[in-house]
Amino acid sequence: MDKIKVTNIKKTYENLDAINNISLSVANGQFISILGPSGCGKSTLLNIISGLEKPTSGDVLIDGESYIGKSGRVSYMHQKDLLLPWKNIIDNVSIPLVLQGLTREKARKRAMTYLDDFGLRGFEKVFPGQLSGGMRQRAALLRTYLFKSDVMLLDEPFGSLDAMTKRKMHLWLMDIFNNYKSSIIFITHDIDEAIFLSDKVYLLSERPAEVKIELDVDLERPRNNKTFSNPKYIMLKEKILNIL
Ligand SMILES: Nc1ncnc2c1ncn2[C@@H]1O[C@H](COP(=O)(O)OP(=O)(O)OP(=O)(O)O)[C@@H](O)[C@H]1O
Repeated sequence: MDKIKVTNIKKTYENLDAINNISLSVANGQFISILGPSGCGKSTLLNIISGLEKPTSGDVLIDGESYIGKSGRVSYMHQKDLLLPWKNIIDNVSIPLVLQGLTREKARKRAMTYLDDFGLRGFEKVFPGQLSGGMRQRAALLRTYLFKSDVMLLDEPFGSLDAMTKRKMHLWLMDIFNNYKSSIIFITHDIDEAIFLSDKVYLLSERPAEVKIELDVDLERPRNNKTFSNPKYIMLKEKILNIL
């Protein structure tokens, strides 16, 4: 059975068609990317899958159960990181652990062990407004990760990061992915990022969004810098570029 199955999602705001008709599926432990132009309806789609917004029609099944309008099932990192401005970084990232029942002190301690990997060591007492955009994204990613749902929705998590940090985050994310076998839906504008990370890429049209093509990424894991020169990788990239 598919971990996530999205069928015939349509979303119309008062006088604007955001999503025309989208169906997609994510197998257990699969990493899929949704690649599409700016404003085509990608965030709306994730809001619907997360249960925060209701579609005009269509269904979202997770483990076979419908989650229309029901939030809380998945870990979701929004494009705008939504860190609480009045809490410092360590308290922001430990929120999911406190929600899971840990005391504030234990939650902080546990969260501290991830700070090196996320490039946040030394910034635990700092407030979100004092951090760079990239650091805020890393903190938001850590907080999402600590929700530890088996389904993660990531809305352009690396869009604001510099190329080197982005590369490190890709490798890190694949480690997490290999170790925890989460099922991930990842939104991006970046073709290389989509292919490099994913098992499957859905390319969306301009708004109202439709799936233009669904591509299986048959590249062995773990992936590394050599992946970029693999003929299969180059063919997939050309295929996407030709359809754009
Ligand atoms: N609550 C809303 N009411 C009316 N229109 C909305 C609402 N939310 C989104 N839209 C519109 O729906 C369209 C799709 O927005 P969405 O944020 O999903 O696009 P996106 O593909 O995520 O964009 P980007 O890549 O720039 O983040 C946009 O035209 C947006 O203005």
